[in-house]
Order: sequence, then structure tokens, then C-alpha cells
Amino acid sequence: MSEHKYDLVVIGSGPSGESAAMNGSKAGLKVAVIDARSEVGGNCTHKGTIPSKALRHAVHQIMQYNRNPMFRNMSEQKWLSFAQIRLTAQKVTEKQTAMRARFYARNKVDLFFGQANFQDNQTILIELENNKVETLKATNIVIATGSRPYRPPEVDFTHPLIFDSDTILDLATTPRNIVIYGAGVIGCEYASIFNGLGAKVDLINPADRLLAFMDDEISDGLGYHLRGHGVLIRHNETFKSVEGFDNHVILTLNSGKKIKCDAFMWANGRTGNTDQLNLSAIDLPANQRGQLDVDDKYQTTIEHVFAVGDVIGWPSLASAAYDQGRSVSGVISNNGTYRKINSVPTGIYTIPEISTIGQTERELTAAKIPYEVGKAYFKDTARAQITGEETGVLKLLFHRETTELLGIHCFGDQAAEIIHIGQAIMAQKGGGNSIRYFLEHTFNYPTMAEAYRVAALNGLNRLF
Ligand SMILES: Cc1cc2nc3c(=O)[nH]c(=O)nc-3n(C[C@H](O)[C@H](O)[C@H](O)COP(=O)(O)OP(=O)(O)OC[C@H]3O[C@@H](n4cnc5c(N)ncnc54)[C@H](O)[C@@H]3O)c2cc1C
Ligand SMILES: NC(=O)c1ccc[n+]([C@@H]2O[C@H](COP(=O)([O-])OP(=O)(O)OC[C@H]3O[C@@H](n4cnc5c(N)ncnc54)[C@H](O)[C@@H]3O)[C@@H](O)[C@H]2O)c1
Repeated sequence: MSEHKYDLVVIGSGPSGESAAMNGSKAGLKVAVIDARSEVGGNCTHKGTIPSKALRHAVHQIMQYNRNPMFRNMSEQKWLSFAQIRLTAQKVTEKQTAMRARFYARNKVDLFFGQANFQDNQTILIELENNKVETLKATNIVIATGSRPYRPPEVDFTHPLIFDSDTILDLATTPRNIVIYGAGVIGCEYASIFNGLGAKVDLINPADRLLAFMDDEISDGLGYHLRGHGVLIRHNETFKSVEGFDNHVILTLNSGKKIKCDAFMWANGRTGNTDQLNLSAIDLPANQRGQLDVDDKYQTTIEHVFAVGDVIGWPSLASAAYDQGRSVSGVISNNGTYRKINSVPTGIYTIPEISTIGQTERELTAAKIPYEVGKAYFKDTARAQITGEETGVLKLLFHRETTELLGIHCFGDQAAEIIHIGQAIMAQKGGGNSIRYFLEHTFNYPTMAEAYRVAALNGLNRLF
């Protein structure tokens, strides 16, 4: 057993842990990072964001090919197997992992691979693979252990046809039909992926609409298009039991319905990774979902111990995790890089894509804020007509007196990129946040950015 001393020890090498370590090192701290996996990158790179986005991209490309009349004149439709798209995703994960490993080496951050647990609030034990134990002494510790799929005890996840969002990546065959239980972001994204592979998809939603936190029109648009592509969405249905057989699975719902499928995916709920940390040694409680409470500066109730990323709950996004990680080592090193994160865009990689920032119509109406709406349908833009990606809308919500942007909601190809133009204007201070920006500046043509001009004109024309 050996002992090492650090200014900062980070547990977890996902986006939040990585950026905490990089910023800490650049601020002159001696930093170590521990990960239970034998590679860096976290669940983001190995199980969550990166593989799912790479799968989705491959599926989207084949869908574009199959739907393009020009290619139809040249050849038959083509289909990809899950194994084929998984291979492309694995390649991206490998690239990401190698790139991230170089970051640690270049920034002289020590890496330890093994399960970490607390001995006290400045001492971490690491259980290494060879049954050896390392002890790290740290002035400050950041918990960045992320989250994993919630697994209800009544579901047998050892059955070869029953999956969660981690194990679905091991699927060896392409199911002819799949049932996805849970219609949150993960459920909707995987519904798009399997639908694009040609599988029959049943998407079971315990709630009464898809992604209820979205603007109603966008959530309705998603439901309409998923259905249009053949996904069967069942709202207000709750799980009773699931039974796995040799070559099929039967899901029973509390409504009495039974659904037979080749593969079943549980996509309902995530749990913070805190149970292996021996938090009782430092008297730090996690909530029922394994998450930790922190203050504005990511400080837990225990001195020297901070937490960032999925383990602290909202917004549970890789995008925010990078900023939280940088912020927490800004607090620890006091190097001026702390930033409170209060506005985060949502990018949902369904097919079509969705992205949103700011308030919804429902929220603005409830708050009695006098707003107006400006819309541009993708089908009316030259760029979308050229690319053939004509499904979609950009919707700008703005204050009818001050013309400031209050919410941006986008549905359609590249929505997650398009949103950033409006986000930049929304963030302007001193009168800079105005929908008029899109009329006072010339944008490239033909681009999807043109939709901002069209939507701004549409909205301003409603004022009197
Ligand atoms: C299917 C899916 C798709 C997603 N898509 C997106 C998306 O498109 N955009 C987006 O912004 N977000 C997306 N997310 C969310 C995003 O992946 C997470 O928000 C992000 O990974 C959280 O990062 P993190 O730093 O908290 O830790 P994680 O990425 O969860 O990594 C935590 C690391 O800590 C390690 N660890 C845990 N416990 C210990 C321990 N005791 N000792 C040592 N190491 C430990 C784990 O091994 C892991 O490597 C998606 C998530 C999923 C599941
Ligand atoms: N494109 C993206 O940004 C993207 C893509 C996929 C996932 N994610 C992130 O992954 C997370 C999971 O996404 P989701 O939309 O599928 O929602 P979810 O699985 O977290 O939630 C679905 C339902 O399960 C419940 N639930 C959550 N955790 C639970 C637990 N431990 N025990 C019991 N019930 C629980 C929730 O209240 C909700 O009703 C989200 O935080 C999301 O931001 C993001």
C-alpha cells in the first residue's frame, strides 16, 4: 500500500471530472483523477452521449439515403444492422478515449484506475485491479462519479433480451421489434435509432405527453413525426411486469395490455453513483436517487468535499458537466474561472432533432408575460429545400414591448446547432437582446440561419 499527496483529487473521468482536473492543473494544482473503469472518458464516452450520438448519426445517414429520390433512381434501399452501426460508434469512442487520455498526460494529471472510496474527508482509498490498495491524501476532493441506469429489482437485467441504456450497446442482433419503456430523452432517442434501423418500435410513456418539459408544439411535433415513421407511442401506461423467454419478451402493463417483442429496453430513470463511495465515513448523505446536494459553489455539506456532474442532479447533461467541472476547480483554486450555470440549452437527438433554450409558451402565459411568436418553417427556407431536410420549425418567443428574446424552440435537422445563434443574442445585456438583431445583420444565404430572419419578420409583423 502506497500513499500520495495532492491538492485536488477528482473521482470520475467523465466530462465534469475531466474539466475539473484540467482547470485545476492549469491553475497550478497537483491533481489526480480516479476512475473505476480502466479507461478515461466516463459514462459519457463509453455508454451515454458519445455512443448514442454516433449510432444516431449512422442511422440518420442511412435514412437520408433511403428517402432521397435521387438515390432511389440509382439503386435499391439499403439497411444497416445494429452490429454495423455499433462498430462505427465504437470507433468514435476509441478516438475520444485516446484523445482524452492525451489531455491528462499533457497536463501532468496522475491517473488511477480502480474503485475509489472515502476513508475521511481528505483521504481516498483506491481498490486496484490486482487487489492492491492505494491511498491518496487530498486538500480537496471532487466527486464526479456520474450516474447509471436505474434498475428496478423486478426487472431481470441478466436476461439476454432485456436491456437498459448501458447494455443496449451490447445488442448482438437487430431486433424486428423492440419495446422501450420510458419516453424521456433516452427513450425517445433510442426509439428514433431503432425505428431508423427498420425495427417496429413501441414506445411506452408513463406520462401523458412526450418530453413534457418542452414547448407543447415541439413535443407534439416529435410525437407526430415519430408516429409518422411508424413508432407506436402509448401514453399513460405504467409498467407491471416483464418476462423474458428464449426468443422473446412479454411486457405487461398495469392497464392489462401485454406486448410481445424481440428485445425490451428499460429507459426509465437514472441513479447517481454514490453507493460505492463509503460516504458514511464522511457523514455525507445521498438522496433516494443517489444524488448529492451542493451549494452554488458545488460544495457539499462536508468541508473539502465538492460534487459536480450527474451526481448532483439537474441538468444531468454532458454540456453542463464540462462547465461545472471547470467552475468547481475555479472555486478551489480561486483562479477566476468560477461561473454559476443557470441557463442550459437542451439538445435532443431524436430524428428529427430538437433544441430549446429559455421559456416555453406555457411558462410565459402562466407568468402573464406579454410575448409574441415568430416562426419559420424549414420547408420555406432555400437551404432546407436544397438539403431535402424540410421537416422542422424555428420558433422565437419575444417580449412584445421590449422585443427581447425569451425562448427559442427548434425542431428539425441541425436544431442543436441552430439554437446557438439565438442563444448568443439572448445572452446580450444592455438592450443587445432583441429579435431585431436578425433584421439588422446580414446572414449567409442559403443557410438554416436564414430561419432567424424569417421568424423575426413573422413575429414583428404581429406587433401593432
Ligand atoms: C444514453 C445517453 C445519452 C446521452 N446523451 C446526451 C447528449 O446528447 N448530450 C448531453 O449533454 N448529455 C447527454 N447525456 C448525459 C451525459 O452523458 C451525462 O450528463 C454525463 O456523462 C455526466 O458526466 P459526469 O462527469 O457526471 O460523469 P459520467 O460521464 O457519468 O462518468 C462518471 C465516471 O465516474 C466513474 N466512477 C463512478 N463511481 C466511481 C468510484 N467510486 N470510483 C472511481 N470512479 C468512479 C465511472 O466509472 C465513470 O467513468 C446522455 C446520457 C445517456 C445515458
Ligand atoms: N440529448 C440529451 O441531452 C440527452 C440524451 C439522453 C439522456 N440525457 C440525460 O440522461 C438523463 C435521463 O434521461 P431521461 O429523459 O430518459 O429521463 P429519466 O430516465 O431520468 O426519467 C424518466 C422518469 O423516471 C423517473 N426517475 C428518474 N430517476 C429515477 C430513479 N432513480 N428511480 C425511480 N424513478 C426515477 C423520472 O422522474 C421520470 O419520470 C436525463 O438527465 C437527460 O438529461 C440527455
